[in-house]
Amino acid sequence: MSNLTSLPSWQALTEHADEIKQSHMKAMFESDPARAQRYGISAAGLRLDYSKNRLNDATLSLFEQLAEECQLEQQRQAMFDGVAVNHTEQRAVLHTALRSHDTSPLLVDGEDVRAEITSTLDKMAAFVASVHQGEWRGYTDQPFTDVVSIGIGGSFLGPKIMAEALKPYWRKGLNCHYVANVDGTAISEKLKKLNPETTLFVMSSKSFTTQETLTNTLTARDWFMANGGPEEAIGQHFVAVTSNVPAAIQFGIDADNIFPMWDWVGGRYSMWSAIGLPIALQIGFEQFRHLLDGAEAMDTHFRTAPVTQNMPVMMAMMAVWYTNFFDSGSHVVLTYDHYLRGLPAYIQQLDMESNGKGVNNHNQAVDYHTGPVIWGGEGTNGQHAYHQLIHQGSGVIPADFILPLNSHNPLGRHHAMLAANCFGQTQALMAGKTLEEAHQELLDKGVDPQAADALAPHKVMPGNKPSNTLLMDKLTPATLGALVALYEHRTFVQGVIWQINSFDQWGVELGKVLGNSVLDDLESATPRLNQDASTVELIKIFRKGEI
Ligand SMILES: O=P(O)(O)OC[C@H]1O[C@](O)(CO)[C@@H](O)[C@@H]1O
Repeated sequence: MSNLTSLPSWQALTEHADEIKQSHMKAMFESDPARAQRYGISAAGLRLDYSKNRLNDATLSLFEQLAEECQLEQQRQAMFDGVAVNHTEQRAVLHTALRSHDTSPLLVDGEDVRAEITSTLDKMAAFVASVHQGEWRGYTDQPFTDVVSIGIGGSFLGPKIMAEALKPYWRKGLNCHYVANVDGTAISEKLKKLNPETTLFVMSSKSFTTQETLTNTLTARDWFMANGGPEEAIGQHFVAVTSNVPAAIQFGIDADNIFPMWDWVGGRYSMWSAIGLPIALQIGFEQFRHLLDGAEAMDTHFRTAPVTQNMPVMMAMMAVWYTNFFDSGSHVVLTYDHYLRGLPAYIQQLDMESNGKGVNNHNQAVDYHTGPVIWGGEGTNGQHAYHQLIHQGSGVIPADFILPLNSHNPLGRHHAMLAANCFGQTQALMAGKTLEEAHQELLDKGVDPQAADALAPHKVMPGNKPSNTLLMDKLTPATLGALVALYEHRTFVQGVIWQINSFDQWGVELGKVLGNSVLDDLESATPRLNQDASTVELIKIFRKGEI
C-alpha cells in the first residue's frame, strides 16, 4: 500500500464512496433544498456551481482531511515561495510570480526574480506599443500587418488559444498567425498569404532546442529572403522569446530582440511570461495586463480560501474523487462560448502533460490512477456528437460546463438558447430518466405496449452523472485569466494529492530521441536500420516513397 492509499482519509473515502454510490443525485436534491446554494463558490469573477456532483457534507469533510494529510497548504506555500518543487529538475515553479503585484523579494538561487519580471514586462509593453504605433517597421518602411508566432506545446497553445478567446479585444490592423507543427504544410499554408515586407516573426522556444520550432524558423527566414527580404533586415523582422539567450544569439537573432523567460516557468504555464507576446500584440499590452490581473485574483483566492470554499482545490478534489473512487478515466471540458472553443485543448496539455505520471515523489510506482484523459469541445456542437457517451455510456465522465452570462454578440435569442442548452445538459446528466418514465412517454405517444417494452430500456437516461457549471459575467481578459489560473491550480492540487511532480515531462523525451535516429535513417545514404523490425519496415517503405 502506498503513502497515499494508506492515509486515514483515503481509507475513509473508499468506504464513503460505497455509500455515495447507493444514492442518486436527484434524491440528494429532493432531500436538501439548499444544496444548490451551499455547493457553490464565487471567486475572481467566476462562479462555480458544484452541486450536481456525487457528494455530500461528509465528502467535503473527508476532502478537508485529505488536503491536510497531503500537506496541501505547505506545498502550496512552497510553490509560491519559490522552493524547487519541480524536484526532478531542481526548479522552482513561479508562474504565479509573473502576474503578481507583490514587490517583496522572491528569491530563486539567491536572486530576486521580481526585477527581471518587471523589466521583461516593460520591454514587452514598449515593443508592443512601437509595433502598434508603427514605429517598429518592416524593411520597406511599412508598418507590420501580420505577426507569425512560431512555437510548439506550451510555447504555442497559450498564445493561440488565448488570442482566439479574446477576439473582441483585437487591435485593428494587426493579424497574428500561429505555426507549430513541423509538417511543412502548416507553415506553407500560412506563408502563402503573407507579404514579407509587413510580416513580423516571433519565435518562441523556452529551450531553443525544439526541432519543430527551429526548423520552422529557418524556413520562415528562407522564405523572407527568397521573397525580397534583405539579410540585414532579419533583425527587424525576427524576434525571439527564450530562456536560452546564447542559443538564440547564435541562431542569428539580434540580442536586443530577445525577450527572456526562465527555468522557473514551465512551458505549459508560460503564457503569462514573454511567451504571451503574441497575445499582447493582438490585444494590446493594457488588456494583456488585465489577463494577468485576473489570474492574480485567482492566485489570491487559491492561497487564502479554506478547502471547501476554494474553487481550484474543490475542483481538484472532485477530480481525484472520480478518478480514484469512481474509476472515471476521463474528464470533459465543455465550453458554451465559441471564443472558448480552443480551451479544452489548452487544459488537455496543461493537465495531461502535468499529471500523466506513474512514479510518485518518493520515486516509487503509484498503485492508483493519476491524470485522466482530458478532452472536450464547444457546446452546443458536442451535444450532437459525443454527449451521447457522457449521458448513456457505461462509465462516469465528469464534465465542466463553462458559460459566460453575457455574449459579445447578443443576437436575437441565440444566447438564451445557448445557455438553455448548457443548463439543460447538466440537468439531464444529473436527473436522467427512469425506465418507468421512458415507458410511459412511449405509451403516451401511442406506441403499442409490446414495442414500448422493447424500446424503453434504450431511452433510459441513468442520470447521476456529475458536472460542474462555471459562470462568468462576460468573457474578458480578466475572467479568462482567472479561468486559466483556476485550471492551473486545479492541476497542481491533483498532483499534490497524487504525490507526483506536476512540473516535469520526461515522458516526451524518448520519442524525440528515437525520432532523431529515425530521421538519420530516412535521410542517410547508408541507413543503419538498427531499430525493431516494424520500424525498419516503415523506414524502408518511406525511403521507397510508395507502398
Ligand atoms: O518552448 P520549447 O522549449 O520549444 O518547448 C516546447 C514544448 O515542448 C515540451 O518540452 C514537450 O516536448 C513542452 O513541455 C514545451 O512546452
